[in-house]
Amino acid sequence: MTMSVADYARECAAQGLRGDYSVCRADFTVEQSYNYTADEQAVWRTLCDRQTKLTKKLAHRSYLDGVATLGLLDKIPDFGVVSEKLRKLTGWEIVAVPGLIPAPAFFVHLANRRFPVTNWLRTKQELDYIVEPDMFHDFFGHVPALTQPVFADFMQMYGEKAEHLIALGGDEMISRLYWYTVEYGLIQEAGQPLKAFGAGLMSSFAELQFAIESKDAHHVPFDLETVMRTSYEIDKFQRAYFVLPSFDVLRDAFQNVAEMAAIIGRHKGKPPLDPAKH
Ligand SMILES: C[C@H](O)[C@H](O)[C@H]1CNc2nc(N)[nH]c(=O)c2N1
Ligand SMILES: N[C@@H](Cc1ccccc1)C(=O)O
Ligand SMILES: [Fe+2]
Repeated sequence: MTMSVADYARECAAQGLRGDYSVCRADFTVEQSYNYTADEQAVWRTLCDRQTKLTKKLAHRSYLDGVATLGLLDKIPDFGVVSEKLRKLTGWEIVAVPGLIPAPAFFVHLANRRFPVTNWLRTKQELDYIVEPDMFHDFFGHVPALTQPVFADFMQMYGEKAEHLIALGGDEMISRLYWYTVEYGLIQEAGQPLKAFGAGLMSSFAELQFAIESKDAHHVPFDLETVMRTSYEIDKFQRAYFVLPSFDVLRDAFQNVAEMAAIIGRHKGKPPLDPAKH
């Protein structure tokens, strides 16, 4: 691991991130500490109700199948209970973290079938969009698809390959690929309408509608090398959304790590491409 918890805590505080990193273990996990207020439970219910109406219409099947398997979302999840269910379905579990954690530590969790979920929730002033991942994003956005065996295996493989590619200097490029697919990817299968795939869209009332329905959303066909070279910002709507022709195209990219390693070799350290200019 490249960074100590103490150094990372200082960096996050300087950036105004909300998590309390003082209580982190070396792998950046904490206790969930299930003691949410009635107000927080009400925010959770509102978020789920509003967002479920949208995802039914705009989310890709892989996500909706996951929601059906995971079951009711009527109160803030107890991570222990959910982990027990996930372990039976796909061998995954969820672990609590204080918020964003460094990419290398994040990918080590994925490689071990542990998904990091933030232990605090956005406020009712942030129902539509929040600039850093909170529990609603991490849980509502990511966890449903982890009940689906194909996606569950893909996420573990992502973690494993990422460790290797980071060692080659690909930290930024492998994070961009994650960003523009797992977080903000769209899918349009042959003859089908455009659907949202990424978890950052599933958890945002405002950006999910923007990405799929707005004329101002910029849709770009998925291309591995272009994606790995394109910069992103976490605190605004994306300037470009990459459209996968199928989930298999993303999975297949990982079957050929030599190709990814070559892309890293060609572009590491170079200035990134601007998403607005694709
Ligand atoms: C892969 C990429 O760096 C990505 O932003 C990672 C980093 N750290 C994270 N940390 C948390 N808690 N949740 C996330 O989704 C991520 N994503
Ligand atoms: N913008 C997302 C949260 C998020 C922030 C940063 C990274 C990923 C997701 C939301 O509103 O739900
Ligand atoms: Fe995420």
